[in-house]
Amino acid sequence: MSSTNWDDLSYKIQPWIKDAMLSLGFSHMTPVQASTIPLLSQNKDVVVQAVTGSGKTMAFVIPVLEKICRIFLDEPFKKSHFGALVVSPTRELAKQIEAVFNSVLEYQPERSALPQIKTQLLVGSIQSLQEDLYTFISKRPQILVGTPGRINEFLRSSSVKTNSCEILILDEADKLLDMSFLSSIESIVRFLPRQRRTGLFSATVSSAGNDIFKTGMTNPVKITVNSSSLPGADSTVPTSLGLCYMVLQANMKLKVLLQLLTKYRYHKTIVYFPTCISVTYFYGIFHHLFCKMLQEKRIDDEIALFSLHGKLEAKPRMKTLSKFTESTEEKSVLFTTDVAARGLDIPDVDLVIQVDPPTDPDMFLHRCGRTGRANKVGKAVTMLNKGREEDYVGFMDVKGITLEQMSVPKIELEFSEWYDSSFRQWELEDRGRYDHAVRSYVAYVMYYSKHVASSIFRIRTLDYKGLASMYGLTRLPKMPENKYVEDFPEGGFLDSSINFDKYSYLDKSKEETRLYELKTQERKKERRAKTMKKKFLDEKNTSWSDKSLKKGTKVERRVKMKRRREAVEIAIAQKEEEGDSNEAEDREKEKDWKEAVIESKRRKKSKKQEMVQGSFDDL
Ligand SMILES: Nc1ncnc2c1ncn2[C@@H]1O[C@H](COP(=O)(O)OP(=O)(O)OP(=O)(O)O)[C@@H](O)[C@H]1O
Repeated sequence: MSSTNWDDLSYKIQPWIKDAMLSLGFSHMTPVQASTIPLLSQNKDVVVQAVTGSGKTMAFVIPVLEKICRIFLDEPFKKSHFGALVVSPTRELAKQIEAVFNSVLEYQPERSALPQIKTQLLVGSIQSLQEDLYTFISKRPQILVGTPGRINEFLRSSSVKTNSCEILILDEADKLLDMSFLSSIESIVRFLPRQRRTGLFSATVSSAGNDIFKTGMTNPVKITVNSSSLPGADSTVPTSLGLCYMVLQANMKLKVLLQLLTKYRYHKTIVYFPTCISVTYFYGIFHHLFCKMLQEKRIDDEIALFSLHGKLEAKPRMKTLSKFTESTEEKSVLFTTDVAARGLDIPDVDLVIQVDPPTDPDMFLHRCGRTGRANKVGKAVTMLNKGREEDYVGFMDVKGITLEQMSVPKIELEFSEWYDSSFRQWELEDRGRYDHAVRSYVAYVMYYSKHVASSIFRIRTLDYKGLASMYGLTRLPKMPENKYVEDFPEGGFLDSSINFDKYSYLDKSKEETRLYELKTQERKKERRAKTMKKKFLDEKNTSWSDKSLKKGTKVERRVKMKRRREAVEIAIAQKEEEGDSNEAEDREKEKDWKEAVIESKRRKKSKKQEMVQGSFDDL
């Protein structure tokens, strides 16, 4: 970051804000602050795109504070009114932004002519809407920071007056303007007065395209701050951030990850996994492996491991993040998803590892940008599956992001075998872990199918067998995508090292259910086998006699009919002999005879049906 003195600003900021910056150790402005603060403070709408970790937060915090101070100079805020609204896509980021405001507000002189400026956090699941409204009325904050859902509910309340709001900030604006949040943002914008300033901030704001105008901005100034233009430097990547990739087979990924986390020097690492369920699954196994390695003295120091994902409740999520941020262990590792990709400013993160690239290419920069912030050195490693995924390097290059190839660390045979047996042993301790692995595997396949760059990440060419082995599966789960598996093994079995009949759950009630179901299935199998055997024997013994019986009755019937016909013919002949026969009578008689035969057949048939019906009722 280049250095512009706070006094060199064309717009003069409040002296106490300048003092606060100096006290926070920010002797100079970052480029994005130098270009944004004067414009946004002087009634310009701005769209700011600057590399990750370049100080965008302070670039809007200062103008917001400036605005509130100026309103205060005119007249105090009326009850139920506020002056600024800052929206962020995640609770963690909203909390972080509020903390940045408060870090500056700590320096607001108590005895100044202006009342104390206050902030309020508005995010779901921390406290109820009623509690938020109560806090708002009693605390009377001028700056509201929160997530779209809760802000929307909050602004709808009649206890909140929006007509004094002079500035709206959308941090991570491209995310807020995508499909998942757009309708909430449009609704928030409708609550606010038209005469206000709007600022959009992100490292990838250009992805929002024309949607930026849905925020009601008029004639915004676009500010783009790239990294320094050193030869070979990527404009969209901070110069202090090294981006690299390694190409490997899917079943090697976790071994390599373990090697990186245990053998390499780093202080804090963030590891990105594709789905929430894979975070919890791999957290389980890595926690076990780290402990085992420490016990067996394979590593010298404890590694603090944390897991964070979107399916966790809000409070534990916030707690985990603070614990990781504040962790003073020699090595700390956070396993997470894209929920911790945008905006989070965790000091001392020096390594980011992506076990898989994100489905959205924009997210790549946000994930990597959790390290190499504010001119600190950082490294981001992305693992790519051997084959088609290697094209991702060229794809990112077109987007102006250059990735350096890194050789895959050598895995010693002894370490590889230790890993395999430790993983299998851990997995076999509880069948619940295998179920977890199956769900994670299936979720991964779903995730893979959502890649934006679908020509690179092709569901048809995924290494299903390697992936299954990475997740510790010995059998491919039944799913439609199995049609893409080359040489699909009999029954999906990759190997027979797990005896599923004896594979038990640690959870007692689950195990009881499993045993009960196993017994029921066995009984069913036995019963089915018995029935089949009986049927076979019955058919063997009775079918011949049945057939001959049926044949017998048929012959009998034929004989009877023949006899009847003969009797009728004899009767006709007798009549003819008697001389009182005529042609019409003959025909009539022939008709009678035919009807008699049909009637007799019908009677027999209905009798037979009655018999069949009767036989069912008897069962
Ligand atoms: N003027 C400054 N001088 C030195 N450091 C600064 C200055 N302003 C901000 N910083 C520090 O830079 C780091 C990154 O700032 P910030 O979180 O605002 O980055 P960002 O541009 O919003 O990144 P992202 O795109 O990832 O959200 C923070 O630790 C912050 O304290």
